[in-house]
Amino acid sequence: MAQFIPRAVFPTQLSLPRSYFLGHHASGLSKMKTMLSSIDIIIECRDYRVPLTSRNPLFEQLLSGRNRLVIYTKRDLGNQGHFSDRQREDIIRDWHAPNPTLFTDHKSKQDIKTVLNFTKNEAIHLNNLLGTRILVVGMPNVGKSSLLNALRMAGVKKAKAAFTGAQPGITRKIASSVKIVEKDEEKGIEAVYLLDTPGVFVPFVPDAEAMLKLALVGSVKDTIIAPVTLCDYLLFHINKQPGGQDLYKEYCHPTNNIIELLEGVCRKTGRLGKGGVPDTDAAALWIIQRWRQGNMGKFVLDEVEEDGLARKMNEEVAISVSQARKQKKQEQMARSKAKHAATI
Ligand SMILES: Nc1nc2c(ncn2[C@@H]2O[C@H](COP(=O)(O)OP(=O)(O)OP(=O)(O)O)[C@@H](O)[C@H]2O)c(=O)[nH]1
Repeated sequence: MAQFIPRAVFPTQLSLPRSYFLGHHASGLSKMKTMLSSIDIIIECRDYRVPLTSRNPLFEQLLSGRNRLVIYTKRDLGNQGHFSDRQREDIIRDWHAPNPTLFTDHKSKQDIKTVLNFTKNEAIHLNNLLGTRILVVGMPNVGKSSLLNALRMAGVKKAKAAFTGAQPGITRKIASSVKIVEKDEEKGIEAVYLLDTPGVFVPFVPDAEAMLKLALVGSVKDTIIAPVTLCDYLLFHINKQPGGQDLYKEYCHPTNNIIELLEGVCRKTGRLGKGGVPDTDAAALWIIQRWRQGNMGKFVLDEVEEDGLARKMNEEVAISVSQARKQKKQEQMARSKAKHAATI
C-alpha cells in the first residue's frame, strides 16, 4: 500500500468571516478601561493550544505598563508531558519576560495552588490595606470563569461564583469582585479579590487560518463556521501529528479527505439521516467536541519559535497600518462624495 502523506498546507478559505467583535466585547473593554485605576494586577488568560493566535492587540493597548501575569489555560489539552512540550513552554516564558507566565489545567490542584501562591506573594508585596484586586481578562471561552471558580474553591473553600460553559460569551458583564484569599494578619497577607470579565475577541483576524484556529478552540460560536470546514482543518492538524492517523482508525483508513472520514464516523456511530444519508455536519461537530475534550489528540495549533512573538507583533503593526490606510481612503471618498453632492 502507498505510504500516506499528510497535507503540507491547508487550502485557502477565502469566504470565511474574519471578524467576531461583538457589542458586549466592545462594552466590556471600555468598562475595563474605566476600572483599571482600582486594579493592582491583571491576569491575562490565553489558550495553551493557540499561544500566538490568542494574543489580543486590544489587551496590549489596554494593559501596557501594567503589572501582569500571563496564564496559558487548558494545558491538559495541548501538553502530553514530552520534552518538546517543556521546550515550548520555555520559549513562551521567554516571550513574556519579565512578566511571569504560568500554564494551567483548571482541574489540577497543583496548578491552581501555584496561581494562588502567586497572588498571595503579590498581596504581601503590595500590602494594600483594602486588599489586592485582580482583573482576569482574555479571549472568549479561554477559561477565565473556570479559573476564578477553581481559585475560589482552593483559596476560601467556596463553591462556584461564575457561570461557565462550552460556548463563548457566557460572561457578558464584569461581575462584582470575588474573594479568593482571606486576610491573614499573622502572615501579613491582606485579602485578594478577583474580577471576572467578558471575553474580548481580536478586532480583526489577520488570515483565514487564524480564524479557523480560534474557532477550533471555541473562541467563536460553532454556528459561525461550517462544521465540515472546521473539522477538515482539524483533520489537517491530526494528520500532521506523529501517529495521528491512529486517532481515527476505527472510522477510516489514513485520509486527507474529510468527507471520507465523516462518512466513516456516521456509519460507525449511526449518525444517519433520512434514507440512511450520512449526517456529516453532526459527525464533524462530534469529532470537534472530542478534540476539545482531549479525546482526539492533544496538540498545539500554532508553531512556537523563539522569534514567533516578534513576528506576530510585526504582523499586527502591518495590519493596523493597512487598516489605517483603508480608513483614510474611505474618509477621502466620503468627503469627495459629499463635495460632489453639494455642487449639484
Ligand atoms: N480541559 C480544560 N477545559 C477547561 C479549562 N479551563 C476551562 N475549561 C473549559 O472551557 C470552557 C470555557 O470555560 P469558561 O470558564 O466558561 O471560559 P470564559 O473565558 O469565562 O468564557 P467567556 O464567558 O466566553 O468569557 C468550559 O467548558 C470549561 O469547562 C482547562 O484548564 N482545561
